[in-house]
Amino acid sequence: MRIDVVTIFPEYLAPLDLSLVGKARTAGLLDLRVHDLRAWTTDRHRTVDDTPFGGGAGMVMRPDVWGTALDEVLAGGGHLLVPTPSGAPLTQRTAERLAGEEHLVVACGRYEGIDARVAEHYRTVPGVQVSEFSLGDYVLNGGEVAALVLVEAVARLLPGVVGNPASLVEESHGAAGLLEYPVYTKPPSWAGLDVPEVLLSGHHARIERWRRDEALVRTAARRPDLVRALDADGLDAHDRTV
Ligand SMILES: COC(=O)COc1cccc(COC(=O)c2cn[nH]c2)c1
Repeated sequence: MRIDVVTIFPEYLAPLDLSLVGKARTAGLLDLRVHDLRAWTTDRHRTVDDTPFGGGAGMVMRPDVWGTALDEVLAGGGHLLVPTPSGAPLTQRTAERLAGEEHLVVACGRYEGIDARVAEHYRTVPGVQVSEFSLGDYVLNGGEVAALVLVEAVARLLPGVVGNPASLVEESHGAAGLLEYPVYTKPPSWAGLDVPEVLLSGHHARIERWRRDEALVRTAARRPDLVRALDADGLDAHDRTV
């Protein structure tokens, strides 16, 4: 998989040289390229923004500079991803879908945003898909943090990136659509708190049931919206008694 990130703050993406994503790049599992948008400016001041039509505070990022950059980066087609407070929520399902694609391009907005014609234009370009996505209902100063989140959420799903693929199965927002159960390790007693007995029993069926029940209780308490989203056969008869 190839991921391009276009930003006026390329150094913001430096953490992607570390840890899992860094290893994936070294192992050739992920071809990640970070570009400085100003490389495509033509004026002496390397200008990427201008005042908004219709007035209002702040500046808007110019369509011509973004167009020159994205024409080059998207030359072979790809999925243009634009982080924005007004985008569709980024979910684990979305990350799983994106992990199966060949080429992602993340366009990091700053100021008041990117001229709306950029996304509009690339929706008409054959071989290019455009998705505006949100991390949540809050506003950041730019798309770089969202780019870091997206790259990590997708890269960790690529085959060979995470040491033990089994650890990807039982996760919050996993296939079952529930939050993850609580986890414990040694010592068995700490700060006057004991690990739940069932986990020391070695009785795997009971442990599995306890974990499922805990996941259901947590999800119902913290994310009732997820419980409602579970389809009818997402909950068995026992589940409904928890
Ligand atoms: C068409 O899209 C754009 O113009 C994007 O422009 C901007 C402008 C400012 C900040 C951001 C970053 O995204 C968020 O703040 C964000 C994403 N998720 N939750 C908050 C993006």
